[in-house]
Amino acid sequence: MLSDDLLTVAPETPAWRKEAPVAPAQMTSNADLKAIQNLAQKLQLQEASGLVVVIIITTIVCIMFVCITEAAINITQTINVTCNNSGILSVTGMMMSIIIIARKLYDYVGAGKLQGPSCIEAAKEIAIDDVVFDTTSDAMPHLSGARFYYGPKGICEFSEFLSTFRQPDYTLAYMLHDGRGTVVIKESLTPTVIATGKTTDHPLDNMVEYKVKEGKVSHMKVFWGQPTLFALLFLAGCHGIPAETPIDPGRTADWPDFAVGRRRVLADCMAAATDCGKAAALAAPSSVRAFGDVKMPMSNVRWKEVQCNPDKGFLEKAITKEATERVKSTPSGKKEWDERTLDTTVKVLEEILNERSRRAKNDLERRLRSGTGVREFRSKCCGLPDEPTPEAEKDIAWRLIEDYTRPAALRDMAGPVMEWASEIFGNVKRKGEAAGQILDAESEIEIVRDVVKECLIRHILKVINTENSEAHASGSHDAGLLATPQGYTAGDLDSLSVDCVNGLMTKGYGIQDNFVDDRVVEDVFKELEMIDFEGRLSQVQQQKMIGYRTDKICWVNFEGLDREKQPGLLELFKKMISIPFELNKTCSLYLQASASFHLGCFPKDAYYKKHVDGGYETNLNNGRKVTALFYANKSWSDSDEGHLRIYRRRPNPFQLEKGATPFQEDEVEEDITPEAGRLVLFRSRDVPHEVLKTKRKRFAVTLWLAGPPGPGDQPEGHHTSEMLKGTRATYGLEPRCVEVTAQVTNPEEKVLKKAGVFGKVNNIEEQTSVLANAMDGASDNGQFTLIEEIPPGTSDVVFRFVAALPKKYNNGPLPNLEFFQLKASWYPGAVRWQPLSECDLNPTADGCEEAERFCKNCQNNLSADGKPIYS
Ligand SMILES: O=C(O)CCC(=O)C(=O)O
Ligand SMILES: [Fe+2]
Repeated sequence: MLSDDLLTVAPETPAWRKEAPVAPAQMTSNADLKAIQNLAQKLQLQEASGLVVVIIITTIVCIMFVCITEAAINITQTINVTCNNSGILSVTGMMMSIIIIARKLYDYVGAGKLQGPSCIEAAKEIAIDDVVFDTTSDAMPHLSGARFYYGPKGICEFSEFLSTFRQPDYTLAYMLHDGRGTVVIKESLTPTVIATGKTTDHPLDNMVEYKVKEGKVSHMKVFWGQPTLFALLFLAGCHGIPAETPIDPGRTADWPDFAVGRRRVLADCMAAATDCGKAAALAAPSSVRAFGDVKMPMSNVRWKEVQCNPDKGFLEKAITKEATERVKSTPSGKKEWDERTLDTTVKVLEEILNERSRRAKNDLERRLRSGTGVREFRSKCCGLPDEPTPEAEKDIAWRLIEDYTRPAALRDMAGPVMEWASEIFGNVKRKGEAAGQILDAESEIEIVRDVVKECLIRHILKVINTENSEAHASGSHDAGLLATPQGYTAGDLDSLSVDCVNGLMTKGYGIQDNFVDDRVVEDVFKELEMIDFEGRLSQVQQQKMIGYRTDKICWVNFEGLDREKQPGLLELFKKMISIPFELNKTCSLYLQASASFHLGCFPKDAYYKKHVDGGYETNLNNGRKVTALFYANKSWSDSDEGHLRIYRRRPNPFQLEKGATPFQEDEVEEDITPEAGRLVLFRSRDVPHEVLKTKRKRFAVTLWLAGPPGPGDQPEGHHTSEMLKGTRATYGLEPRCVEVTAQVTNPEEKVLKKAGVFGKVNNIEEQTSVLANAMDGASDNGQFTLIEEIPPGTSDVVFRFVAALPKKYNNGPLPNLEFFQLKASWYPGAVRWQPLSECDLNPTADGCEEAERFCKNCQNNLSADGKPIYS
């Protein structure tokens, strides 16, 4: 049985749903029950609680280990969720509520609750106060009911509009969600307009998209099936449309606005899904990131080295080589996890995350935050001790963690995590045995738990980071961790002066005085003094820094501040937090949001020798792109010294590549006094700087802004797609061009152009990724190249990418490459890499393919003799 939570059906169950789907769900190594029992018996376990699950988990890991070593299964392949009941069920828990919320609206309409004087109250129960219902359609401009409806009152008005036509055969064909708070509904009805008595002789299908927020409906958009026909039922007789206008039953322009990208496929596919594999893929939150995406796993991957083509932008110095061809086939022979094992595994994973006051979960949070630069883990440094996250501060990282540690998500992860754990555990055991150590049962369990914990944390981080980078790659605005200016309301986006921003973009640094009010400067100064007085600042202990810097520092994040005692820092932080948003807005610098501040205190005679805050080479690249420094040193004069000495901006790899002269010796550009209220921005990687010995104690508040490479990073003429061609990503490495042929299935009816390629490619010898050229620059799991065209159906596609190898390969043969989780992902327009054409954005616009099909004269749908025109 499929779950009704996921698919809510109308009275008449569609035929496809009647068929019980068959196919395995989570696939993994062959778990042999007897071996589990034997091992369970062998293991002596302590506490009662969690005992059974620990035995089972240990057993699963051990057995998977045996299986992996014996059967040499390629464990690096992801588990394929084909689909069966459990494949679908596994996501229902997580998303059930969204469906239920949208469903409630229908229940209310059905029960007549949205009529009469109590309508508004009822509407408030199901929708947020700012709800918008959009029933507009370009195809029916004259129909007054097709408009925007605002707020609960609007819902009642919409309900009134609904009562102007009868729809006795109304059928809710299905509901499905995208795993991100959007629900799509397909409905079917044969409307009869009461006023005109007109009806259609066949049912009309509409698609309705709902967005859910705060447990209520926040937005609704109707995509009308045959809108012109629908409008005619009302309008025959008005607007110059003859009363006897024949209703053309043959017209089939279904949901014209809905026909963009994935939405339509999603809907069609669901309705027609006779193979439930499709349904599971659609339902799984991890595989459906957003409407608009078409994800196509690749198989039968073959590759060969090809000559890099300088004309295409590939590096000229790349090596010409005879092609070598190898074929990799997908592994097979994995068996299904049974439901109970999966349940148990999920319980264990939950237990591991929560044991000892959520240590693993806290660890995960810390690593997520420090890895992304969003915020340091709730710092104890200069503020309050750790405490539960208050409601108001449940930020994106917090939400991600909650989402990815829910049972339903853990269920999706159970397979890969356990497989990975089993491999690691196998290695540990093998090493131990080679060294003559035999593990007793207790230690074995301890180790397994630790390994599973580590694998789980890493897996979650990987999933989150991949999703985040994919979001970057697709130009999506919900990238979350990027400081996306759209919709940013937490601060002003015009705090930076033109001079300061210009300086940053040209000379590599900019200065702005009076960044905050004098009152704030005064407070910040006092608060920093207090932090120092309380002994919260400490010298940097790193060995390599001895004699290099003598300042004292501490880190504090926004939440770490004491709101009562540190109002100045609070205000300053708020303003500085907006800087990446503003720079992204004005200069597209692709900076991430950060609220992790560095407080630096230079006591008398302290200094910090010349350095850069980041770099381009792998070992220097800490992701930092811009340094934002604020000084609060009252009445500073030149004679106090302690200047920030800025050296001339060094040419970066792109400028060098364009022929810039490499820097010989750094020249001093400017000595900046650390005056109260002064903000200095500079390019962390390009601008060497130092703090000259100070004669007076001086404070600085620093925010480092990290981020993936972006267009604003680079001098004129470069844009992100340049990375595809290996110029930037292979800096310091040897670029080699690889041509790949793989099989993909494009489920759409049209050719998909410029699909992104995602996945991981390893050099087997080095065990390292060769994809330094991940487009997001942040991971080796990002989009790394484009496929020009994927025709509908199953076909071989060919694409090229630049592998970045250590220089030691020096023209030698290409090492063996291993491809993991390769998939093509088409998203509308592949926005960042290829501009959207007008027709991509609006397929029904004049001159576009859809418009041709839709109607010949969109202006008024009438021919010269007043008859409606249909294509
Ligand atoms: O305090 C300053 O002016 C700059 C300090 C600095 O360069 C650093 O912390 O990296
Ligand atoms: Fe610095």
